[in-house]
Amino acid sequence: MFFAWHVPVTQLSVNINKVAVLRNSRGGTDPDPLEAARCALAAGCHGITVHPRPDQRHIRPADVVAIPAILGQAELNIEGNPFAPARGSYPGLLELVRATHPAQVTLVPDSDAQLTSDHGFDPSADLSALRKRIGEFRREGCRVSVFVDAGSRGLARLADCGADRVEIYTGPFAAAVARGDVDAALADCLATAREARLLGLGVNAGHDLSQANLATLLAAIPWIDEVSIGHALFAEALYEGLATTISRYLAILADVPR
Ligand SMILES: CC(=O)[C@@H](O)[C@H](O)COP(=O)(O)O
Ligand SMILES: NCC(=O)COP(=O)(O)O
Repeated sequence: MFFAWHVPVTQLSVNINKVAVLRNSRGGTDPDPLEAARCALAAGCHGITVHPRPDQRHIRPADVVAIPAILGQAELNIEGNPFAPARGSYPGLLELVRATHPAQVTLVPDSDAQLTSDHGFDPSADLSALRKRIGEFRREGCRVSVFVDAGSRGLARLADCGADRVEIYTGPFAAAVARGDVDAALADCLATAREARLLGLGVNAGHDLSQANLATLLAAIPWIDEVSIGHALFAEALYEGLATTISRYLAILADVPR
């Protein structure tokens, strides 16, 4: 049974990694990811997402620790691999969480070799190590979301490990929309979202979401709690400005029939 009053408007968390990538490409201080976050928050987004990695080619620990001071009522979501060791000035995900107290941590099994995140945790695998990490983040007061592939089943095992939400990896869905044959990819997202809802897990979604595909996803899965969007959002903002781009995303979220 699905009650409308259980469904707040899907939250938009703006991933500012791409701003850091542009800054890092010249080694200076511009563009400033913190300024982009300020602008996104002023435009009404509900949260800021960052995905620091040990190789620090994206957002860096020094950027992340500055974010809580500008959040106001908005949430910080830190994504990362809970098993990636500290390296150089990267202190590891748990240390970053202890320094910043984000509302949410999203656990992603990516490695340095990946260009970007391209798969989720497998709920059918041995989850004993993940269970321990989830417990550590929950003890820090964070909501814990686990990144999973669309089509993943057996989510009860993640719930049993203490996960609060899953984040559905929407890269294949976005590619399917671009190809014009979305049915199978959307069915995969829907199957995972339905199972999560039945288990009482929250549902987040992210990767390659854009103004071109977000409404399609939300029309099929209106109970999505949060979408985190970065790459396409900043690409679109090059042409239409960041505040205008965010207002367009908020309009898409507000239009979802509930
Ligand atoms: C976890 C996830 O879905 C990724 O989309 C990620 O956060 C994007 O990060 P990059 O922009 O650094 O590739
Ligand atoms: N969790 C997904 C995210 O934060 C942003 O992904 P993308 O929009 O940069 O692909």
